[in-house]
Amino acid sequence: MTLGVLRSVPRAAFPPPDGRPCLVEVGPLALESGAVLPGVRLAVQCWGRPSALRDNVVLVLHALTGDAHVAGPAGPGRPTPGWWDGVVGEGRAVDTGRWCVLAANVLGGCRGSTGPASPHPSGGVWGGRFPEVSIRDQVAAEAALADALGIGRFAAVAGGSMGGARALEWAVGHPERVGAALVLAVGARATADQIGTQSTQIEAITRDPHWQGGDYHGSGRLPTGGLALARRIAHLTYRTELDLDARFANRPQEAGRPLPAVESYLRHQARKLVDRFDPGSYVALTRALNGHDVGRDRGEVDAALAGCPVPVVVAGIDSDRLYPLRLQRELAEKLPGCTGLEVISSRQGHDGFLTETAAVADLLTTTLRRASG
Ligand SMILES: CC(=O)SCCNC(=O)CCNC(=O)[C@H](O)C(C)(C)COP(=O)(O)OP(=O)(O)OC[C@H]1O[C@@H](n2cnc3c(N)ncnc32)[C@H](O)[C@@H]1OP(=O)(O)O
Ligand SMILES: N[C@@H](CCO)C(=O)O
Repeated sequence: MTLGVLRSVPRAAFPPPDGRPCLVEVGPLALESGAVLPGVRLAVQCWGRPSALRDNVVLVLHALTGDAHVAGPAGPGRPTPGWWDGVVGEGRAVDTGRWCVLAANVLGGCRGSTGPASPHPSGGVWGGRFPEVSIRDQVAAEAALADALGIGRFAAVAGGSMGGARALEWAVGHPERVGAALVLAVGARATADQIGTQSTQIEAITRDPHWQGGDYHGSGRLPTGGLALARRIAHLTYRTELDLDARFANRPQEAGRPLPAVESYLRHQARKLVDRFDPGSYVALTRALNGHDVGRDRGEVDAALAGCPVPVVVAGIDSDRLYPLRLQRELAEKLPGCTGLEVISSRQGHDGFLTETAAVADLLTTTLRRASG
């Protein structure tokens, strides 16, 4: 994958307000595992202008294979839509005339931030040497980003799926730095079902003969077959049985040919990911998701949630089979700052946090209302 040139931002400056990507150095990071990751950089995008006190900044957190490109570009020549385009921008739920939206590619990612495909300090790339990073480490990197940009407290943090896991970690681990949080389509910890399917995805990649212990970069042999298989397995968990059957049933992709339409669809989704994503990042981020547990070292989940004073909007999707509503119900019941579970009604399952634009807009409006007092 080729990244566009990213401009570095000097410390305490702020990324440009029009979504242009830039890199921010956040320094060395001590990880939960005890390892130290030197020279961490995060690829950042921003929309809208920070106030003088930098107290109007909304941190938007992407999911597993997302990136910092939350909103579409302002001008011509930059046509790539953002993954929350419909909810972030002038006059939208997160109105960039009032709020300053900040997003960073996650630690361990492959869209500009430090991850397995990034240069290693002693040459080559990290590859298989990249240390294990946790959801909490990712939030620690984002907290270091806030420090570097002079943001004492975010007006709000918001995200779905893996972004929701980070929003929850932000609220529980850094409550003094969060005005309000939207925690969408996630739970307090990884479930056995999630770990089961996600570890199968990891193995699809690590058993690819081209994996080479994670040191395939530059070898000309990439574990793309494994990544494609992982995405196909994952994508099935992102949609619903009803949605897939209504769209594809048992029809062939072309009359008279054996390829089922649903298989063609999954191949297409897999191909798109292979074209834009590093297999090592996919493994690192999926491992982080498998280890998600907001209660770790905090006296278990109940105690961790009970101690969180932040106003939190908790929401789930009624057809989500990967992060079923019972997980958000638990969060809503145990977080003192939550006023009740919000339910998005959708046929699309987990991907509803990306596709149900009107419902997500309402949730963000509620979150920002709570952030304002
Ligand atoms: C926060 C983040 O994660 S951001 C990262 C973006 N998200 C992802 O990549 C997640 C994976 N992608 C998805 O889950 C979905 O595509 C979403 C959520 C982005 C959009 O969902 P929907 O609008 O329902 O799109 P859908 O799942 O139907 O996919 C449409 C694509 O499938 C293709 N398609 C549909 N049917 C078939 C078929 N029978 N054979 C081949 N391709 C097919 C369409 O042509 C379209 O292709 P395109 O995306 O290249 O234009
Ligand atoms: N479609 C989302 C689902 C994972 O939360 C992604 O790929 O990031």
